[in-house]
Amino acid sequence: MTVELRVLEPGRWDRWYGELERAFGGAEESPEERSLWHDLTECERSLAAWDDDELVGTTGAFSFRLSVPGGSLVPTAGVTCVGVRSTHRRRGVLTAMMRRQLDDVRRWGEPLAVLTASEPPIYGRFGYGLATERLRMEIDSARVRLTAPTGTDEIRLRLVPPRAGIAACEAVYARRVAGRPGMLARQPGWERLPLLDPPSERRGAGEVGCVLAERNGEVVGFARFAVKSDWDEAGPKGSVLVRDVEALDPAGYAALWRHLFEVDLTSTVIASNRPADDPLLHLVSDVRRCRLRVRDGMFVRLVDVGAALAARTYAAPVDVVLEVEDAFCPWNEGRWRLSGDQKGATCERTTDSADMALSVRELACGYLGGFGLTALAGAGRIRELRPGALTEAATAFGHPVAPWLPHGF
Ligand SMILES: CC(=O)SCCNC(=O)CCNC(=O)[C@H](O)C(C)(C)COP(=O)(O)OP(=O)(O)OC[C@H]1O[C@@H](n2cnc3c(N)ncnc32)[C@H](O)[C@@H]1OP(=O)(O)O
Repeated sequence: MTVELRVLEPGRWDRWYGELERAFGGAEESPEERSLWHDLTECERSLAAWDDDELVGTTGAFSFRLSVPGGSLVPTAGVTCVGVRSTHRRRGVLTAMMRRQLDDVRRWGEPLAVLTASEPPIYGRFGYGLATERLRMEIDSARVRLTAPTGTDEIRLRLVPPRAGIAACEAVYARRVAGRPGMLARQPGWERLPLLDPPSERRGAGEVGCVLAERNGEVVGFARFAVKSDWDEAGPKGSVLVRDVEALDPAGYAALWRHLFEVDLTSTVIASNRPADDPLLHLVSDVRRCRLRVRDGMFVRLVDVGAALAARTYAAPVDVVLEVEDAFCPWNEGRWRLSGDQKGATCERTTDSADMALSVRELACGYLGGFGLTALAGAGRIRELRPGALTEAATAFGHPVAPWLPHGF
């Protein structure tokens, strides 16, 4: 079998996307979803794998800007649409696509690549490491009470059609991005993503609604959610399915959640993707009845170790030499001196002796500040070569806000 990789020709998008749908089990997406992904696909950054005249593999890379500790927005490839035809699996097609894609990303000058995985074991071999978590909550809203910070009662809530509220929501969202590593600055066209609500995907819930939180006429937060009705002999037991909640201050945040908890005829609030440090956990009266579950979120790949590590800031002064192993992208291999603090950092090649040895995957896990280097060392994945270097680096890599990706792509 000889498979050739070619850049996606725009006229072949339907076939390419159809192949991807087939790799994911064959269910065709709604016209609304298809049209969105069609318009967002950057064909010149997408690859098709051809076996003669059969299209057998797909992948793409969105041009994102990723928020990193310190608030910089770093050019990042958003790896997506990965699929290989069932007749061609386990013969290296994905490996060939990943090889070509990471070479391309490097050539484009983007220090990072990110993805969410259909299955976590797939991407470690290509140097991706798990960098964010997502928290799922299934809250017994009939019993759990919320405290209200000062000012909550001054917030006015206004229910609007999501389309009518989108500009205000996006303005709030844009102000949240730099403060939380892992969030993506919205690229043009992506404001359509939160409006996606095809009836075929609602699974019994109503259409998505939007509530704006306002103080003195200024929008300070928003929530989008749907309601799923359910009844039994004891009466109503519906659920509120939370899509997004973002706010610029604690009072706006609490007011939005209070609204979600008090939707008539419901007794459960389900939020399937919240940050690990969601302030909501400190507003509720009974955290156990929030039934928390943690899942893997976003995987990160340092395509250019020097540029990536220099792009973020560090919570404490750090000056360490890292011996980096990177079999898939050997240009990263070797010793790097990382020097930085809360203001900025440099990361340069060095011949000095190493303080710590680790692979590019461990750097990826710690990059956004979500996973501690000490835990990785405890798992034997980082070796400390100079006493004290691990604590110094682990403290510096930490970040006070948990990294989080609010949506898929
Ligand atoms: C970012 C995203 O889009 S995530 C979406 C990923 N796509 C899907 O899940 C759709 C369904 N699955 C598929 O299309 C394919 O099975 C893929 C893309 C996951 C793998 O494609 P393949 O061409 O079979 O992968 P390839 O042959 O290059 O395998 C490389 C290695 O990964 C391993 N691997 C591949 N898929 C998996 C998996 N699902 N779980 C664990 N290991 C895997 C292979 O065993 C192989 O290991 P080896 O190097 O030790 O031999």
